[in-house]
Amino acid sequence: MDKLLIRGGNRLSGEITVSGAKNAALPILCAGLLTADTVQLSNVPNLQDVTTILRLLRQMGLRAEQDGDKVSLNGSAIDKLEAPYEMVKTMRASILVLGPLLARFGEARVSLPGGCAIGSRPVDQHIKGLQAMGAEVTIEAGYIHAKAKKLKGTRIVTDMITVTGTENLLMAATLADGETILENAAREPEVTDLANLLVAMGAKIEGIGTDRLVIQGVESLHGASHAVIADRIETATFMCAVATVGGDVTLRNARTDTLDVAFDKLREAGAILTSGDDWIRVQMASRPKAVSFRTTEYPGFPTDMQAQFMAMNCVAEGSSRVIETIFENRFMHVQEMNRLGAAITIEGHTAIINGVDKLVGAPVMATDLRASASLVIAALAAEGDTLIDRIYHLDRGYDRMEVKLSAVGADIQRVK
Ligand SMILES: CC(=O)N[C@H]1[C@@H](OP(=O)(O)OP(=O)(O)OC[C@H]2O[C@@H](n3ccc(=O)[nH]c3=O)[C@H](O)[C@@H]2O)O[C@H](CO)[C@@H](O)[C@@H]1O
Ligand SMILES: C=C(OP(=O)(O)O)C(=O)O
Repeated sequence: MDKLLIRGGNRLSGEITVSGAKNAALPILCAGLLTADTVQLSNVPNLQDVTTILRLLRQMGLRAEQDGDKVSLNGSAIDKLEAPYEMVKTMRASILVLGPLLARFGEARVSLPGGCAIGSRPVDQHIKGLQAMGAEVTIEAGYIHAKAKKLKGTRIVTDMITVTGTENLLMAATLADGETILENAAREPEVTDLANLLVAMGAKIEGIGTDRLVIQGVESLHGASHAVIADRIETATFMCAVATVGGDVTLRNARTDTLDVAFDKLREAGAILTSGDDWIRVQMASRPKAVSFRTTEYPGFPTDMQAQFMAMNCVAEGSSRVIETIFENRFMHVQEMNRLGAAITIEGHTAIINGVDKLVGAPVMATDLRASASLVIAALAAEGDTLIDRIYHLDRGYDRMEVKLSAVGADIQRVK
């Protein structure tokens, strides 16, 4: 199993190119199931979850050709309407095949994703929405089996804001009979990116970027070309790393308009940020100041950035409070950060972080994707060596993170 060995203390300087967003690429690749034509994608990130979803889609009969960041999909020969447990268990986003398969082929059998390290993460809203559109859904032997000759448009109000729930129902609605209204829809930029691709494929969607999506179903969708939006979480991870250890780094291929809250918090921490259309320069000359925040849906502070900002708070001047409101168990990194010398206590959904003068390297264990990224940041700031185990979590969602960090001066290497 690969590990990362990091010797902390180096400032970061130079340029990093941001990859396409994992959380946009995954639903967008699944959208290839909605048409018999060819969908040409670019800026697809090179990471494990993309490999997994392509394997899943290929075993359904979708033809997928990958050349660097370009992926060409053709769904004219899909013959297996099933997502098996072996694949779903390694990547929850596999649930995103449910809506497209059901809408285009009238049937889908998808393993029920289990809970994961960060929470129980049910998919009841996906199922409830599809049932409201007329699908007959049974759950048996750990599988969701959904059938509907033709889905029917309706008004759906989800109990909470769900990102992949919105994406699944949005994709299903594009081929339904009549009008679907999705109220309480997620407004995350990755949902917008998916919606923009669907429109390019011939879908009729109004309210893109708002919490009310109105979809007029069409008979069929056609091929299109689309560049996946830049990864705002990866961008913020690198911004946070610079703010934590100091330096001067320019991020290329970034999307500044999706990062308001990260900009605000990093400026509050003392970073100097300048930006253009597709670049962000982060300069940090001093020790960061502690920043408090509460995770919430877009455009609020993303849960997927919580752990990385907590790493910065560990070595910041002052104390901070971090409240996690999206997932019930997303503080798994806290114990590991404390092993590096951080001073964090947890009270329910709140972490209280007292900034310390220094962290000291130690062996630590990655428990989930963003926890891994936060341990990388903490290790970059720590004195001495940190060995991070179980980095398969990191590889799931970051495109060659250690290569990008080495290029700006970090002492980081992958060890077998
Ligand atoms: C592949 C992808 O895009 N993953 C992102 C997506 O996950 P994902 O789409 O799984 O997260 P959701 O937005 O659905 O989850 C939000 C909350 O709603 C709950 N819920 C959700 C659906 C449902 O049917 N029932 C239910 O109770 C969840 O347990 C959670 O507490 O959004 C999360 C929240 O921004 C991010 O952390 C993930 O990185
Ligand atoms: C939680 C995440 O992803 P997933 O929903 O794929 O588990 C994430 O990207 O931080």
